[in-house]
Amino acid sequence: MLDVRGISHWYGDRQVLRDVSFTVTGGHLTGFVGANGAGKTTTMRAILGLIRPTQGEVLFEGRPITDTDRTRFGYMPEERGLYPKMKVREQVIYFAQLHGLDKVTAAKRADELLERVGLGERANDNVEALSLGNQQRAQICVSLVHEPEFLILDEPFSGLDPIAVDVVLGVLQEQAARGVPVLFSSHQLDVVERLSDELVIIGDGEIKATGSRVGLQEQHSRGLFRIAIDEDAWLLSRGDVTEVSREGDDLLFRIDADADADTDDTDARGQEILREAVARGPVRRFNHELVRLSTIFKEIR
Ligand SMILES: Nc1ncnc2c1ncn2[C@@H]1O[C@H](COP(=O)(O)OP(=O)(O)OP(=O)(O)O)[C@@H](O)[C@H]1O
Repeated sequence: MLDVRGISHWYGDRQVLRDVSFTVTGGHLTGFVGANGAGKTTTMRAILGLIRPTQGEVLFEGRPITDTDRTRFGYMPEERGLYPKMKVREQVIYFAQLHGLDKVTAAKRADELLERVGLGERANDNVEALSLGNQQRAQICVSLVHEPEFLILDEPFSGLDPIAVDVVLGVLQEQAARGVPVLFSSHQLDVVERLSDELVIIGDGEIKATGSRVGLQEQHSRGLFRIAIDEDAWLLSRGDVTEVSREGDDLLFRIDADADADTDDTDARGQEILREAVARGPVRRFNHELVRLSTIFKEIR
């Protein structure tokens, strides 16, 4: 487990991280989400020891992280770091050896990984001959070749086509399943919504929310319903209903929670609305709606 505790950081007199704390555990993928300039890369660099935060610390397996721990990390930087004129396979082997693997083991792992990400046939091409998406697959191999105990990836899915996203996702899920904590950053909220089990949301250098993605979505979905009916003026004229959005024939609406009530009765009021809708005409769709991550992100950032 990796534990980021109370990290604050200043560049000159500008504070870019404020008391950032979160944990990354094995078994699932943790998405690290924030707008441009929110502080994702700076936080990742602090975890990796590439900058020394002004305050706070990072613990790995419960004790302050050391440079030796970090040699067992896998890192995929945002500015990709491959040598354009080197062959893909040689490059993966080279990085494996930098991490202390002998040549035979390095070659075996490189071949397995390149095959796994679909680059087996390109193994002897120079990196510069690969498309950007394929270079990214090669970079994933580099970050995994020494079987890291913690994986940290800056925007691993950006620029990938849907097939490549699935390949990279599969590889990361395998790592998570063998107990490796995996932290990846992204601004593609649709991707994060599909791929991450846990979320860390950062805005303006501060942690805005952490926890399970579904838990966070459920927490923000209270009173949110979708309905498709012919005429909905009656519904929107109710004092406790607000229109959220329209998608084609569907109306998304929120039943405002009663601040004075002890228990949440929005589900019961949803049923009441459904009964009235049925009495008024055909109901083509009605369901409780799970809020999109993009909506939560706008609400809390
Ligand atoms: N070396 C630096 N010197 C001064 N300011 C910096 C430096 N690196 C980053 N910053 C500033 O720190 C803030 C956080 O930047 P950071 O790169 O961590 O954000 P980010 O969330 O990774 O953004 P992006 O999604 O655009 O990569 C930004 O305002 C950025 O301009």
